Parts: sequence; C-alpha cells; structure tokens
Amino acid sequence: MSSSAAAAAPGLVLARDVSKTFGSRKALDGVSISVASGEMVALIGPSGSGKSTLLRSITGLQSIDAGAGTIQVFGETVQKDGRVTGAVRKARSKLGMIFQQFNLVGRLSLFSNVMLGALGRLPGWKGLLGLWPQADKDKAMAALHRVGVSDYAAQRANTLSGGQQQRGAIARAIVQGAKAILADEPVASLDPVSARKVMELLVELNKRDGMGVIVTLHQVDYAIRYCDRVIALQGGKIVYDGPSTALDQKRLIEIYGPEFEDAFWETKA
Ligand SMILES: Nc1ncnc2c1ncn2[C@@H]1O[C@H](COP(=O)(O)OP(=O)(O)OP(=O)(O)O)[C@@H](O)[C@H]1O
Repeated sequence: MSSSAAAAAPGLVLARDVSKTFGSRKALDGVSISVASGEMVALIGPSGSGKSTLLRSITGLQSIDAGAGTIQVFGETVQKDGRVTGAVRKARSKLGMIFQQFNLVGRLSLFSNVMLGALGRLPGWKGLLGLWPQADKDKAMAALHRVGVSDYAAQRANTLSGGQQQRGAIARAIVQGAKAILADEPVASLDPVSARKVMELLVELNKRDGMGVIVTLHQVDYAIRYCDRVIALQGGKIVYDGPSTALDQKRLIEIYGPEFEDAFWETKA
C-alpha cells in the first residue's frame, strides 16, 4: 500500500463528542476516541462508568444523544444527529461482536452456531435450510480447530462450558470474516484459566491476523497484560487514553478510587 493510501485508510473507530443520556444520568459525556484498524484497546473504568454504553454505541446497538456527536466505523458513519444510520449494516458486517453471555443459539450445535457467521454471505433461504457451501463448512471447522474446540463441533451450544462457548463465539467472528472484534466483558463469566485462553486468542487474532480489538474489561491486570493501549472512563468521561505500560498505581487509584487494590487483585488468585 502506498503511504498516501495508508494515510487515507479509515480507522476502526472515530468517535467525536459522543454523549448518551438515560433519564437524568449521563452515561457518556462528550467522549471522543480514535482507534486505528489494527489496534488492541482495553476499555476500563469503574462499574457504571460507560464502557458498555460506548461499545454499544459503536456497534449501533443503541443510539447516542442528538447533537454534534458522530461515530464512524471503518469510515462508515454509523451514528449522526442522534440516530443510528443505514450504514450500520455495512459496518457491522466487518465487526465480530462478543458478549459476556456468549450469545450462541443454545439448541444449535457449536458447528451450526459458527456457520451463522457465514449467513451474511448467503441467500437467507440457503442458510435456513443448512445448504452451506463446502468452502464455508471447511472454514468453520478450521476456525473451530484454531480456537481449540473442534472436538465439540457437534455438541449443542447450551451443553458447553462458558469458555468453550466463548471460543465458539470467536470462531463465528472468524468465519464471518470480521476485520475487528468488539468484546463486551468477554471473560467476566469465565474461570481464570478459560479467561486467559480467551484473552490469548484475542491477542493472537490481533497480532497474527491484524484484527482490531476493542475489549471492555473489569480486570485491570488483564488490560495491562494483554492490551497495548488502555482507555479509561469515569462518570462517562475519558480520564486516561494511552499505553497500558504507563498505568501506574497512582493513575489507577485516580480512575477507580481507593478501592482500586481490590479490583486489581481480584483475578490474581
Ligand atoms: N438501558 C439503560 N437504561 C438506563 N440506564 C442505563 C442503561 N444502560 C446503561 N445505563 C446507565 O448508564 C451508566 C453506564 O452504564 P454502562 O453499562 O455503560 O457502564 P459500564 O462501565 O459498562 O458498567 P459495568 O462495568 O458495571 O458493566 C450506568 O449508570 C447505567 O446505570
């Protein structure tokens, strides 16, 4: 790519002056962030600071306040004038979304769930009838193998462990051909070993495949260990945006308050 083409390539997220009000509470208050396409960024902050609201606004799952705020995803304006725009579909096709509660269809096999990632590329009736092209089936099995759960392909999703389901959700994003993963508390419901595996997978997709990753995390130590950049929210405002290596104890106490020690050591056991 020429340097001018690289300069023109749209980033993963460009959010300007984004606010979101629920009743009398400002969940986001004039937030602006810019995330390049191959970055891995942790969103941290105390409970209720606006992390999920920011992520949901980026994916267009929720509209932002009317006003000057705008959000672009891969160059598509997904939020403007307080409305989610029609361009959100195109943007979402490039985003793999991962949630705390896995969001797999429980009665379907793990394999079928992963195949759902290919739905956007197929006429709907073919997908509904399970008439998947062999190339997509191969891709799904390769993705399941890559995330380490191919042995469970035929098992119903609701009989799998949380860690297996979350890895399945990541396989679905791979099959979708996502250019980035937006993950909302992906490890909050997992035991420490499964949580580490999921974080390591996200890092691998970022470093090896160049996928952008934005991940909300409660565990500060995970943010520091796995993410190069951290954005911290407090009361809906950005209070830190920089390298994770520069997050020292003083800064973390500023972000979380004096209870920070508890939050930090929560996952050390
Ligand atoms: N749908 C909603 N209706 C009303 N208030 C909401 C809604 N969603 C979020 N809020 C409020 O907005 C604020 C930010 O919530 P948000 O879920 O974004 O925080 P968070 O940082 O992700 O918190 P946590 O770490 O506990 O998940 C909170 O005060 C929350 O109560």
